[in-house]
Amino acid sequence: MQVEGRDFRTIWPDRGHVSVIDQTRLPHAFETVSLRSMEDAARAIADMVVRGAPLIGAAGAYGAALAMCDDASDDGLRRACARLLATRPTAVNLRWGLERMERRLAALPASDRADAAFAEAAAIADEDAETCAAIGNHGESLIRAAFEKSGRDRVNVLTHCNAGWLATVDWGTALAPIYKAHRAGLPVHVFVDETRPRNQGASLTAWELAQEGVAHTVIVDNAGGHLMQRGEVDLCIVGSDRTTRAGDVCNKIGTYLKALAAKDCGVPFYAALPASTVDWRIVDGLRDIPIEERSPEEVTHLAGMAVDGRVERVRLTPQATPARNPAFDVTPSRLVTGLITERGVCDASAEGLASLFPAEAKAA
Ligand SMILES: CSC[C@H]1O[C@H](OP(=O)(O)O)[C@H](O)[C@@H]1O
Repeated sequence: MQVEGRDFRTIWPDRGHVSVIDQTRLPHAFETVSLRSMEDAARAIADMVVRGAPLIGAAGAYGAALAMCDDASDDGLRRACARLLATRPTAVNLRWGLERMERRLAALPASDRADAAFAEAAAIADEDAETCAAIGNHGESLIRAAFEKSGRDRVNVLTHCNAGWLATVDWGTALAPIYKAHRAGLPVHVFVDETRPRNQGASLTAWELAQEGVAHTVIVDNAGGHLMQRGEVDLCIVGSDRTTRAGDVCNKIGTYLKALAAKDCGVPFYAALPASTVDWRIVDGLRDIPIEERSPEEVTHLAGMAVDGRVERVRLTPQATPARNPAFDVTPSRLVTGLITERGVCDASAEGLASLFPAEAKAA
Protein backbone atom coordinates (compact mmCIF):
# COMPACT_ATOMS: atom_id res chain seq x y z
CA MET A 1 0.00 0.00 0.00
CA GLN A 2 1.05 3.63 -0.21
CA VAL A 3 2.70 5.65 2.53
CA GLU A 4 2.81 9.33 1.64
CA GLY A 5 2.66 8.47 -2.04
CA ARG A 6 5.30 5.69 -1.95
CA ASP A 7 4.44 2.01 -2.42
CA PHE A 8 5.42 -0.19 0.52
CA ARG A 9 5.08 -3.73 1.68
CA THR A 10 5.58 -4.58 5.34
CA ILE A 11 8.61 -6.82 4.68
CA TRP A 12 11.11 -7.07 1.83
CA PRO A 13 14.56 -8.58 1.10
CA ASP A 14 17.28 -5.94 1.15
CA ARG A 15 20.81 -6.83 -0.03
CA GLY A 16 21.04 -10.07 1.92
CA HIS A 17 19.16 -8.70 4.90
CA VAL A 18 15.43 -8.24 5.48
CA SER A 19 13.78 -4.85 5.97
CA VAL A 20 10.53 -4.41 7.89
CA ILE A 21 8.36 -1.52 9.02
CA ASP A 22 8.79 -1.05 12.78
CA GLN A 23 5.16 -1.16 13.90
CA THR A 24 6.05 -0.28 17.50
CA ARG A 25 6.94 3.24 16.28
CA LEU A 26 3.62 3.90 14.47
CA PRO A 27 1.60 6.09 14.30
CA HIS A 28 4.02 8.72 15.57
CA ALA A 29 6.99 7.72 13.41
CA PHE A 30 7.35 5.71 10.20
CA GLU A 31 10.64 3.81 10.54
CA THR A 32 12.09 0.67 8.98
CA VAL A 33 14.59 -1.70 10.56
CA SER A 34 16.98 -4.21 9.02
CA LEU A 35 16.89 -7.81 10.24
CA ARG A 36 20.40 -9.26 9.82
CA SER A 37 20.06 -12.64 11.53
CA MET A 38 17.51 -15.26 12.51
CA GLU A 39 17.68 -13.92 16.06
CA ASP A 40 16.84 -10.43 14.82
CA ALA A 41 13.77 -11.89 13.11
CA ALA A 42 12.76 -13.86 16.20
CA ARG A 43 13.01 -10.77 18.39
CA ALA A 44 11.09 -8.66 15.85
CA ILE A 45 8.21 -11.16 15.99
CA ALA A 46 8.27 -11.56 19.79
CA ASP A 47 8.44 -7.77 20.37
CA MET A 48 5.73 -7.12 17.75
CA VAL A 49 7.93 -4.99 15.56
CA VAL A 50 6.21 -7.14 12.97
CA ARG A 51 2.80 -8.56 13.90
CA GLY A 52 -0.36 -9.94 12.38
CA ALA A 53 -0.78 -13.61 11.48
CA PRO A 54 0.15 -13.55 7.77
CA LEU A 55 3.03 -11.13 8.35
CA ILE A 56 4.59 -13.18 11.13
CA GLY A 57 4.32 -16.19 8.82
CA ALA A 58 6.33 -14.33 6.19
CA ALA A 59 8.72 -12.96 8.84
CA GLY A 60 9.28 -16.48 10.15
CA ALA A 61 10.07 -17.63 6.62
CA TYR A 62 12.60 -14.83 6.13
CA GLY A 63 14.00 -15.60 9.59
CA ALA A 64 14.66 -19.17 8.42
CA ALA A 65 16.35 -17.75 5.31
CA LEU A 66 18.61 -15.55 7.44
CA ALA A 67 19.43 -18.61 9.54
CA MET A 68 20.59 -20.49 6.44
CA CYS A 69 23.19 -17.76 5.85
CA ASP A 70 24.77 -18.61 9.20
CA ASP A 71 24.20 -22.36 9.66
CA ALA A 72 22.59 -24.30 6.79
CA SER A 73 23.08 -27.70 8.44
CA ASP A 74 20.11 -29.94 9.24
CA ASP A 75 20.55 -29.09 12.89
CA GLY A 76 20.81 -25.40 12.07
CA LEU A 77 17.54 -25.55 10.15
CA ARG A 78 15.80 -27.45 12.94
CA ARG A 79 17.02 -25.10 15.67
CA ALA A 80 16.11 -21.98 13.67
CA CYS A 81 12.55 -23.15 13.02
CA ALA A 82 12.09 -24.17 16.66
CA ARG A 83 13.36 -20.78 17.86
CA LEU A 84 11.13 -18.86 15.48
CA LEU A 85 8.07 -21.02 16.22
CA ALA A 86 8.45 -20.36 19.94
CA THR A 87 8.18 -16.57 19.53
CA ARG A 88 4.34 -16.44 19.42
CA PRO A 89 2.07 -19.45 19.88
CA THR A 90 -1.38 -18.43 18.63
CA ALA A 91 -1.21 -17.46 14.96
CA VAL A 92 -1.00 -20.67 12.93
CA ASN A 93 0.62 -18.87 9.96
CA LEU A 94 3.94 -18.92 11.77
CA ARG A 95 3.90 -22.71 11.95
CA TRP A 96 2.53 -22.92 8.41
CA GLY A 97 5.35 -20.73 7.03
CA LEU A 98 8.11 -22.55 8.92
CA GLU A 99 6.83 -25.99 7.94
CA ARG A 100 6.77 -24.86 4.30
CA MET A 101 10.37 -23.65 4.60
CA GLU A 102 11.48 -26.92 6.19
CA ARG A 103 9.79 -28.95 3.44
CA ARG A 104 11.50 -26.84 0.78
CA LEU A 105 14.97 -26.87 2.35
CA ALA A 106 15.29 -30.30 3.95
CA ALA A 107 15.69 -31.97 0.56
CA LEU A 108 18.49 -29.61 -0.56
CA PRO A 109 22.21 -29.77 0.09
CA ALA A 110 23.29 -27.23 2.70
CA SER A 111 25.18 -25.25 0.04
CA ASP A 112 21.95 -24.53 -1.84
CA ARG A 113 19.76 -23.69 1.15
CA ALA A 114 20.36 -19.95 1.64
CA ASP A 115 19.41 -18.92 -1.91
CA ALA A 116 16.49 -21.35 -2.00
CA ALA A 117 15.28 -20.08 1.38
CA PHE A 118 15.19 -16.43 0.29
CA ALA A 119 13.40 -17.49 -2.91
CA GLU A 120 10.79 -19.47 -0.94
CA ALA A 121 10.28 -16.66 1.58
CA ALA A 122 9.79 -14.23 -1.31
CA ALA A 123 7.24 -16.61 -2.85
CA ILE A 124 5.35 -16.74 0.48
CA ALA A 125 5.34 -12.96 0.60
CA ASP A 126 4.16 -12.58 -3.00
CA GLU A 127 1.43 -15.17 -2.51
CA ASP A 128 0.24 -13.42 0.64
CA ALA A 129 -0.08 -10.10 -1.18
CA GLU A 130 -2.06 -11.76 -3.99
CA THR A 131 -4.20 -13.72 -1.52
CA CYS A 132 -5.10 -10.61 0.46
CA ALA A 133 -6.01 -8.71 -2.70
CA ALA A 134 -8.37 -11.57 -3.56
CA ILE A 135 -9.88 -11.44 -0.06
CA GLY A 136 -10.48 -7.76 -0.70
CA ASN A 137 -12.27 -8.46 -3.98
CA HIS A 138 -14.58 -11.04 -2.40
CA GLY A 139 -15.26 -8.90 0.63
CA GLU A 140 -16.03 -5.79 -1.40
CA SER A 141 -19.30 -7.31 -2.59
CA LEU A 142 -20.42 -7.74 1.04
CA ILE A 143 -19.78 -4.06 1.72
CA ARG A 144 -21.58 -3.08 -1.47
CA ALA A 145 -24.62 -5.19 -0.50
CA ALA A 146 -24.62 -3.73 3.03
CA PHE A 147 -24.48 -0.20 1.60
CA GLU A 148 -27.42 -0.85 -0.73
CA LYS A 149 -29.41 -2.38 2.13
CA SER A 150 -28.61 0.48 4.55
CA GLY A 151 -30.42 3.14 2.52
CA ARG A 152 -27.98 5.66 4.04
CA ASP A 153 -25.34 7.89 2.45
CA ARG A 154 -22.55 5.72 3.80
CA VAL A 155 -21.94 2.15 4.95
CA ASN A 156 -20.51 1.69 8.45
CA VAL A 157 -18.13 -1.20 9.06
CA LEU A 158 -16.77 -2.02 12.50
CA THR A 159 -13.37 -3.68 12.81
CA HIS A 160 -11.28 -4.83 15.75
CA CYS A 161 -7.52 -4.60 16.20
CA ASN A 162 -5.42 -4.26 13.04
CA ALA A 163 -6.05 -6.70 10.25
CA GLY A 164 -4.88 -4.27 7.62
CA TRP A 165 -1.92 -4.31 5.28
CA LEU A 166 0.34 -3.88 8.31
CA ALA A 167 -0.79 -7.30 9.53
CA THR A 168 0.05 -8.96 6.22
CA VAL A 169 2.57 -8.46 3.44
CA ASP A 170 0.14 -6.18 1.60
CA TRP A 171 -3.58 -5.26 1.37
CA GLY A 172 -4.56 -6.85 4.71
CA THR A 173 -7.41 -9.23 5.45
CA ALA A 174 -10.29 -7.44 7.26
CA LEU A 175 -9.30 -4.08 5.76
CA ALA A 176 -8.71 -5.35 2.22
CA PRO A 177 -12.48 -5.33 1.40
CA ILE A 178 -12.64 -1.81 2.81
CA TYR A 179 -9.77 -0.62 0.61
CA LYS A 180 -11.31 -2.26 -2.46
CA ALA A 181 -14.72 -0.73 -1.70
CA HIS A 182 -13.19 2.70 -1.09
CA ARG A 183 -11.21 2.59 -4.35
CA ALA A 184 -14.39 1.52 -6.17
CA GLY A 185 -16.03 4.73 -4.91
CA LEU A 186 -18.29 3.24 -2.22
CA PRO A 187 -18.87 5.67 0.71
CA VAL A 188 -17.44 3.40 3.39
CA HIS A 189 -16.81 4.53 6.96
CA VAL A 190 -15.04 2.44 9.57
CA PHE A 191 -15.57 2.30 13.32
CA VAL A 192 -12.13 1.40 14.60
CA ASP A 193 -11.96 -0.39 17.94
CA GLU A 194 -8.97 1.07 19.77
CA THR A 195 -8.20 -2.51 20.92
CA ARG A 196 -6.69 -2.44 24.37
CA PRO A 197 -4.12 -3.08 25.64
CA ARG A 198 -1.72 -2.56 22.71
CA ASN A 199 -4.16 -0.35 20.82
CA GLN A 200 -3.47 -1.77 17.38
CA GLY A 201 -6.74 -0.22 16.23
CA ALA A 202 -6.08 3.29 17.51
CA SER A 203 -2.43 3.30 16.44
CA LEU A 204 -2.25 1.09 13.35
CA THR A 205 -5.69 0.75 11.76
CA ALA A 206 -6.39 4.47 12.16
CA TRP A 207 -2.99 5.26 10.62
CA GLU A 208 -3.58 2.92 7.68
CA LEU A 209 -7.07 4.24 6.94
CA ALA A 210 -5.86 7.84 7.12
CA GLN A 211 -3.05 7.06 4.66
CA GLU A 212 -5.64 5.62 2.24
CA GLY A 213 -8.15 8.41 2.83
CA VAL A 214 -10.87 6.14 4.21
CA ALA A 215 -13.33 7.82 6.59
CA HIS A 216 -13.03 6.35 10.07
CA THR A 217 -13.75 6.98 13.73
CA VAL A 218 -11.80 5.48 16.63
CA ILE A 219 -14.02 4.18 19.44
CA VAL A 220 -13.29 2.59 22.79
CA ASP A 221 -13.60 -1.17 22.75
CA ASN A 222 -16.70 -1.03 24.95
CA ALA A 223 -18.68 1.23 22.56
CA GLY A 224 -19.17 -1.24 19.71
CA GLY A 225 -22.18 -2.99 21.20
CA HIS A 226 -23.86 0.33 21.98
CA LEU A 227 -23.43 1.50 18.36
CA MET A 228 -24.79 -1.80 17.06
CA GLN A 229 -27.86 -1.50 19.34
CA ARG A 230 -28.53 1.93 17.82
CA GLY A 231 -28.32 0.56 14.26
CA GLU A 232 -25.12 2.45 13.47
CA VAL A 233 -23.09 -0.59 12.35
CA ASP A 234 -23.99 -2.28 9.06
CA LEU A 235 -21.49 -5.13 9.36
CA CYS A 236 -18.41 -6.23 11.27
CA ILE A 237 -15.26 -7.54 9.59
CA VAL A 238 -12.37 -8.79 11.72
CA GLY A 239 -9.18 -10.73 11.08
CA SER A 240 -8.11 -14.11 12.39
CA ASP A 241 -4.97 -15.56 13.84
CA ARG A 242 -6.15 -19.11 13.65
CA THR A 243 -9.40 -20.54 12.28
CA THR A 244 -10.34 -24.14 12.95
CA ARG A 245 -11.58 -26.51 10.25
CA ALA A 246 -15.05 -26.11 11.79
CA GLY A 247 -14.97 -22.30 11.53
CA ASP A 248 -14.11 -21.22 15.08
CA VAL A 249 -12.15 -17.95 14.85
CA CYS A 250 -9.30 -17.06 17.19
CA ASN A 251 -8.53 -13.35 17.00
CA LYS A 252 -7.43 -10.41 19.14
CA ILE A 253 -8.89 -10.29 22.64
CA GLY A 254 -12.30 -8.65 22.57
CA THR A 255 -13.38 -10.13 19.23
CA TYR A 256 -15.67 -12.62 20.97
CA LEU A 257 -17.49 -9.83 22.81
CA LYS A 258 -18.07 -7.98 19.52
CA ALA A 259 -19.44 -11.15 17.96
CA LEU A 260 -21.84 -11.61 20.88
CA ALA A 261 -23.11 -8.04 20.46
CA ALA A 262 -23.42 -8.48 16.70
CA LYS A 263 -25.43 -11.67 17.16
CA ASP A 264 -27.74 -9.97 19.64
CA CYS A 265 -28.23 -6.99 17.34
CA GLY A 266 -28.56 -8.93 14.08
CA VAL A 267 -25.40 -7.35 12.62
CA PRO A 268 -23.52 -9.58 10.12
CA PHE A 269 -20.15 -10.61 11.59
CA TYR A 270 -17.42 -11.78 9.17
CA ALA A 271 -13.85 -12.95 9.65
CA ALA A 272 -11.44 -12.38 6.77
CA LEU A 273 -8.55 -14.81 6.45
CA PRO A 274 -6.31 -16.60 3.97
CA ALA A 275 -6.11 -20.40 3.86
CA SER A 276 -2.74 -20.14 5.63
CA THR A 277 -4.66 -19.10 8.75
CA VAL A 278 -6.79 -22.25 8.82
CA ASP A 279 -5.58 -24.96 11.18
CA TRP A 280 -7.00 -28.07 9.52
CA ARG A 281 -5.78 -30.18 12.43
CA ILE A 282 -8.31 -28.86 14.90
CA VAL A 283 -12.07 -28.51 15.22
CA ASP A 284 -12.63 -27.04 18.70
CA GLY A 285 -10.94 -23.67 18.98
CA LEU A 286 -11.77 -23.12 22.64
CA ARG A 287 -10.17 -26.43 23.60
CA ASP A 288 -7.24 -26.61 21.23
CA ILE A 289 -5.93 -23.14 20.32
CA PRO A 290 -3.08 -21.92 22.59
CA ILE A 291 -3.83 -18.39 23.79
CA GLU A 292 -0.77 -16.18 24.15
CA GLU A 293 -0.46 -14.47 27.53
CA ARG A 294 1.62 -11.34 27.16
CA SER A 295 3.29 -9.14 29.78
CA PRO A 296 0.97 -7.56 32.39
CA GLU A 297 2.88 -4.32 31.76
CA GLU A 298 1.03 -3.99 28.45
CA VAL A 299 -2.10 -3.57 30.61
CA THR A 300 -0.67 -1.48 33.45
CA HIS A 301 1.23 0.95 31.19
CA LEU A 302 0.42 2.97 28.09
CA ALA A 303 2.68 4.70 25.56
CA GLY A 304 1.78 7.82 23.60
CA MET A 305 2.99 11.16 22.34
CA ALA A 306 3.32 13.90 24.94
CA VAL A 307 2.29 17.46 24.08
CA ASP A 308 5.94 18.33 23.45
CA GLY A 309 6.15 15.59 20.78
CA ARG A 310 8.13 13.06 22.80
CA VAL A 311 6.77 9.52 22.99
CA GLU A 312 6.34 8.65 26.65
CA ARG A 313 5.24 5.62 28.61
CA VAL A 314 3.04 6.09 31.67
CA ARG A 315 1.62 3.82 34.38
CA LEU A 316 -2.17 3.55 34.48
CA THR A 317 -2.60 1.46 37.63
CA PRO A 318 -1.36 1.62 41.23
CA GLN A 319 2.21 0.36 41.64
CA ALA A 320 1.37 -3.03 43.09
CA THR A 321 -1.74 -3.79 41.06
CA PRO A 322 -1.50 -7.16 39.32
CA ALA A 323 -2.79 -7.58 35.76
CA ARG A 324 -3.45 -10.38 33.30
CA ASN A 325 -3.07 -10.04 29.56
CA PRO A 326 -4.55 -12.83 27.41
CA ALA A 327 -3.87 -11.58 23.87
CA PHE A 328 -6.55 -13.54 21.97
CA ASP A 329 -9.97 -15.10 22.37
CA VAL A 330 -12.00 -17.62 20.41
CA THR A 331 -15.29 -16.80 18.69
CA PRO A 332 -17.32 -19.99 18.20
CA SER A 333 -18.45 -20.52 14.63
CA ARG A 334 -22.11 -20.13 15.63
CA LEU A 335 -21.44 -16.40 16.12
CA VAL A 336 -19.69 -15.97 12.76
CA THR A 337 -21.86 -15.07 9.74
CA GLY A 338 -19.19 -16.09 7.24
CA LEU A 339 -15.53 -16.36 6.35
CA ILE A 340 -14.06 -14.13 3.63
CA THR A 341 -11.20 -16.03 1.98
CA GLU A 342 -9.11 -15.72 -1.19
CA ARG A 343 -11.43 -18.24 -2.86
CA GLY A 344 -14.68 -16.59 -1.85
CA VAL A 345 -17.06 -16.23 1.08
CA CYS A 346 -18.26 -19.35 2.89
CA ASP A 347 -20.15 -20.39 5.98
CA ALA A 348 -18.09 -20.64 9.17
CA SER A 349 -18.38 -24.42 9.14
CA ALA A 350 -16.53 -27.56 8.10
CA GLU A 351 -18.78 -27.79 5.06
CA GLY A 352 -18.22 -24.16 4.17
CA LEU A 353 -14.43 -24.40 4.33
CA ALA A 354 -14.40 -27.75 2.54
CA SER A 355 -16.47 -26.25 -0.28
CA LEU A 356 -13.71 -23.72 -0.99
CA PHE A 357 -10.69 -25.81 0.02
CA PRO A 358 -11.63 -29.43 -0.75
CA ALA A 359 -8.07 -30.71 -1.12
CA GLU A 360 -6.90 -29.12 2.14
CA ALA A 361 -9.96 -30.36 4.04
CA LYS A 362 -9.53 -33.88 2.66
CA ALA A 363 -5.79 -34.01 3.35
CA ALA A 364 -6.20 -33.02 7.01
C1 LIG B 1 -4.56 -10.51 9.58
S1 LIG B 1 -4.05 -11.15 11.08
C2 LIG B 1 -4.38 -9.80 12.10
C3 LIG B 1 -4.58 -10.22 13.51
O1 LIG B 1 -3.33 -10.21 14.20
C4 LIG B 1 -3.47 -9.40 15.33
O2 LIG B 1 -2.80 -9.89 16.42
P1 LIG B 1 -1.36 -9.24 16.82
O3 LIG B 1 -1.45 -7.77 16.56
O4 LIG B 1 -1.21 -9.61 18.27
O5 LIG B 1 -0.35 -9.95 15.93
C5 LIG B 1 -4.96 -9.36 15.60
O6 LIG B 1 -5.42 -10.54 16.20
C6 LIG B 1 -5.46 -9.24 14.20
O7 LIG B 1 -6.79 -9.48 14.01
